[in-house]
Amino acid sequence: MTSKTVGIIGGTGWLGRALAEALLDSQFIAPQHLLISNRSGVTAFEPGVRLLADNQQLVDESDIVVLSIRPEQFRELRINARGRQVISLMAGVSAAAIGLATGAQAVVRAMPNAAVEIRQSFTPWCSNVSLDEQEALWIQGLFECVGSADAVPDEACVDYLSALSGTGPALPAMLQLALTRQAVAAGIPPDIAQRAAQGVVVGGGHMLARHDPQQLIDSLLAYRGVTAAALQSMVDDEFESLVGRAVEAGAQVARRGM
Ligand SMILES: NC(=O)C1=CN([C@@H]2O[C@H](COP(=O)(O)OP(=O)(O)OC[C@H]3O[C@@H](n4cnc5c(N)ncnc54)[C@H](OP(=O)(O)O)[C@@H]3O)[C@@H](O)[C@H]2O)C=CC1
Ligand SMILES: O=C(O)[C@@H]1CCC=N1
Repeated sequence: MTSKTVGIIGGTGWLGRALAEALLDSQFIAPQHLLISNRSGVTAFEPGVRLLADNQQLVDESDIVVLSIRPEQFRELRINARGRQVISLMAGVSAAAIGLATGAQAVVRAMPNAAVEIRQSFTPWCSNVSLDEQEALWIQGLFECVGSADAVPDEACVDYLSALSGTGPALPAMLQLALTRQAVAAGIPPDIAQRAAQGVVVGGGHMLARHDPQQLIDSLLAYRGVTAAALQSMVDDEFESLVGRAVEAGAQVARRGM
């Protein structure tokens, strides 16, 4: 269990709350070492976790400050975090911009996704200053409370991955909806179309947790039948380029900010 005090600005939001709850449940941190702030005063954490209305007080009482607010909310945030380590979960806000606005020299940028909710996020992260082994293990351990994590070489990786893994369930959700709508358009009853498409995305996801995707595809292509025809159509329509362009469009926003 860490002896550091962690303050999460925005710790009652989607990401912030899930992270806070996971840190407590996995006993990464004790309640008395966790501080949360928001503007509304609404909270529902276990006894011992303090909710503060004053972000500067949170910073002053924390060793590590996690920024889990939206980029547009960050523009209004006024804190002096000089001497503190800041961990930002914000998409599209560079470590340099965070340093400039907060005075913090050591900034980690991390990009979890909405699967923090079920503790199955993948979280790439990088630091703008070199960390010793203990510090790096600490950051890695923090994010492993909500899934898996990897240190990545630089912020460019974080920006690209914001649009890949950061989008979490968005891309599979889009696939599920497309499969559902196309099935309905082909005359399949809507509730059955919905169940069929969900089975593909959710059941397929579970299988992919255990199998290599190329091996799965090769096994199904070997039938030279239905799946082969469907996949060939995707190849002919440049599915991979479509995916590449989609991720690139997101990554561009992550690079330039919003
Ligand atoms: N959700 C996602 O899937 C992902 C989100 N991100 C990034 O994570 C960040 C947070 O996103 P998310 O959790 O979804 O957002 P939410 O809107 O769910 O949470 C934002 C939280 O910040 C609080 N807040 C806003 N302004 C302030 C302030 N000035 N001081 C203190 N607290 C404040 C809000 O509470 P109140 O209104 O009470 O102040 C709320 O609890 C974003 O920057 C986003 O880019 C990254 C990857 C995935
Ligand atoms: O879409 C966004 O801007 C945030 C960051 C990545 C996922 N959600």
